[in-house]
Amino acid sequence: MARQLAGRGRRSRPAAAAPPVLAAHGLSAGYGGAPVVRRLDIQVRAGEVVVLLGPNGAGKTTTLLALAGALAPQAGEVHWAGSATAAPLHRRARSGLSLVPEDRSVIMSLTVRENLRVGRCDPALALATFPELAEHLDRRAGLLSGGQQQMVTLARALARRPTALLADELSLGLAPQIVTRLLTAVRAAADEGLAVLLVEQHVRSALTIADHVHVLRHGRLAWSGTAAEAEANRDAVASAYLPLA
Ligand SMILES: Nc1ncnc2c1ncn2[C@@H]1O[C@H](COP(=O)(O)OP(=O)(O)OP(=O)(O)O)[C@@H](O)[C@H]1O
Repeated sequence: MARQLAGRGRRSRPAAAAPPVLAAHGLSAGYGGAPVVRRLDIQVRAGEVVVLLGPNGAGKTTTLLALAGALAPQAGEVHWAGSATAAPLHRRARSGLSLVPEDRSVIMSLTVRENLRVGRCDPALALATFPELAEHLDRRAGLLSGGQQQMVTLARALARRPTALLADELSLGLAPQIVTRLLTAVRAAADEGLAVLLVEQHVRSALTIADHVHVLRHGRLAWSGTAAEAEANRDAVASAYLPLA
């Protein structure tokens, strides 16, 4: 799969000078006063896919939540659309930030069409991303496969035409073919100008769509570089996953 995706005419890279849409500067965040992640510097620009990798418990979700405004920073700053912000998630969402949390947020008892409408999403826009959902529009979401449910979740997030998409383990528990489908849709949206920050466990798949990669280990950035550098330094990236001594 890696070859398939990588071989599909890679996009032109965003200009390095473009200001980040979303950035963490010296960001520390955690729960109950104790930091889980410390002094992180992460930037996401329009048209760019930034992937956050790391072992279980490294603090990837915590980072995503702090960047989204769902968790207040303990130190440092988050910049959104060019300014430092302490706005909560719902306000950032109104100004173009879309968060796809780890648990698929479909309502199982509603149909796909109803799920899209609850998310204020025009079904036609969702079908433009995932035409394969057309035959399921009037089925209850609970009857769909996990991959189809994740398509509904992602279609709903993308159809709001966000400026930035923050997604937590889109591929969790899904078959490789579906993972490819979802990540291809994310890459296509980035190529249209979306700024993307992905937390991913599927390292190989994630690298095929990434521009930049950060590896978190024990709450700190253990490795950062371009996707090409990550491919060329697999040992350094992999060592961040080794158990702590
Ligand atoms: N709501 C919470 N309250 C207290 N501690 C939490 C909370 N959520 C997460 N933690 C702790 O913070 C640490 C980092 O968790 P986090 O979910 O950010 O890591 P992760 O890298 O996303 O891991 P995983 O890949 O397992 O989801 C863990 O030790 C976790 O137990």
